[in-house]
Amino acid sequence: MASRSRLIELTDIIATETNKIDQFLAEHGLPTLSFDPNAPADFPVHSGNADIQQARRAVVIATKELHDLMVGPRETIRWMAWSYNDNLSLHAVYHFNVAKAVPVDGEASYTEISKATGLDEVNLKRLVRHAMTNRIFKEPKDGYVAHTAASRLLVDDPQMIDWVGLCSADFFPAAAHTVDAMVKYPGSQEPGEAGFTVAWRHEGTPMFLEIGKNPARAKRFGGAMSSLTGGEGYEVDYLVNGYPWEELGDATFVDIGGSHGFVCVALAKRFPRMKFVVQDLPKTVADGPSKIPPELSDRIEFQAHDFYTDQPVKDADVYFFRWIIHNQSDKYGVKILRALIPALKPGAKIIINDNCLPKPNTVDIWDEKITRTMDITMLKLLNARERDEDDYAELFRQADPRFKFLGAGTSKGCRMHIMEAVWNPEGAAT
Ligand SMILES: C[S@@+](CC[C@H](N)C(=O)[O-])C[C@H]1O[C@@H](n2cnc3c(N)ncnc32)[C@H](O)[C@@H]1O
Repeated sequence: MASRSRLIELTDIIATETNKIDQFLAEHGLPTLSFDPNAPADFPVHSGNADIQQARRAVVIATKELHDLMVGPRETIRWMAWSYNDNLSLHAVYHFNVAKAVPVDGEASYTEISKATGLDEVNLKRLVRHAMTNRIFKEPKDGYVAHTAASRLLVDDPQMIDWVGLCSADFFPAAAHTVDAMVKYPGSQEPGEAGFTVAWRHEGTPMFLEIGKNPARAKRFGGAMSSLTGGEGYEVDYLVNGYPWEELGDATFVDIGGSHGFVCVALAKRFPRMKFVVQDLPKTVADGPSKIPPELSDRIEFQAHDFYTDQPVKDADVYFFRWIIHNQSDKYGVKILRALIPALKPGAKIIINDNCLPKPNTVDIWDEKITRTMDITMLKLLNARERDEDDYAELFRQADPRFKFLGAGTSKGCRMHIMEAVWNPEGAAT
């Protein structure tokens, strides 16, 4: 008997797993999946439901493979090379605030939207009709625009609006200039020489400093980061539940670059014996205490500290970095780790909560694409990088052989990893 072709294997996976999901939604009275503006904007089954999430993942991956096979390599690469045009239409929708000119439960004509947005009708129509090919808006009758679930987010979700704005306006030019930057500054580890700085013509000044000069741009950056880090798989619960914090007892935990202390708040609620110091730049820590619930304020303290300089909190049990090390090239990652050394007692833990790149072909293409996209984003913005487990081991080794790297781990459903090292001065000497 002839073996089944890959195409049939894929359609079988899609049929079986889609059925499972459809049945689950029906049995639990959950809405079916739809692009309707009133449909849920997120997959309606909790990320902790491993069975259904696995089925969803299988369908996403199999449909993508089937799609790519059906389109074929030549047509795939032809149109992939033009995919930045998705960004162009999205940028226009964002910039001219088109979503807010369309009623959520009705429709608006191109003439009405043009008047409301100031974008001329001809270009409005071309750009919005392009966005529609990505299911952003629909045209229920000729000349009239209505919302889809995706375009509705550009009305209802301020952080998603910031995310779209940041990516399409600020980051898109950075991507377009990253090869120029690499040609001009080969192998650079300096954030002031990244694609972002070449695109926006402020070479020598890193992205964060430049964005910080403009309050509206900085606010948009903050909102966009909240959108990303509030997304599926980035919830702080994974950190709270993903490490045996209770075993640390009366530990002192230093959250370096901890922003307004939301990680410490989540941990403090669960682990009443722990004490916390949140360190960040002076402007950020000034606002910190106002964000802490009063019942936790005696256990969470704020301190202005530049993480490239010697760590002032001596003999803490945990020095913690979340979303910090991936913003650094190796040169600056090593500098940050070395700055801890004067404060470290034997056995002190250094915990990094960040992405950890998979080894090729060890995770599915959905996850792989997200982390690899993060990695090249770090390149284009800061000449920084995401790292795999070996890269983290090497970073600690380069910083000082007395750091003993213990490895990287994660929990099901989580997109981040916990990397751990201990300070082991005697171990290195023997
Ligand atoms: C990407 S955010 C991460 C914030 C937080 N750890 C989290 O998980 O969301 C980077 C943080 O590092 C802070 N930061 C940047 N440069 C710093 C420096 N030299 N010293 C201390 N904090 C710094 C920023 O103000 C910001 O709060």
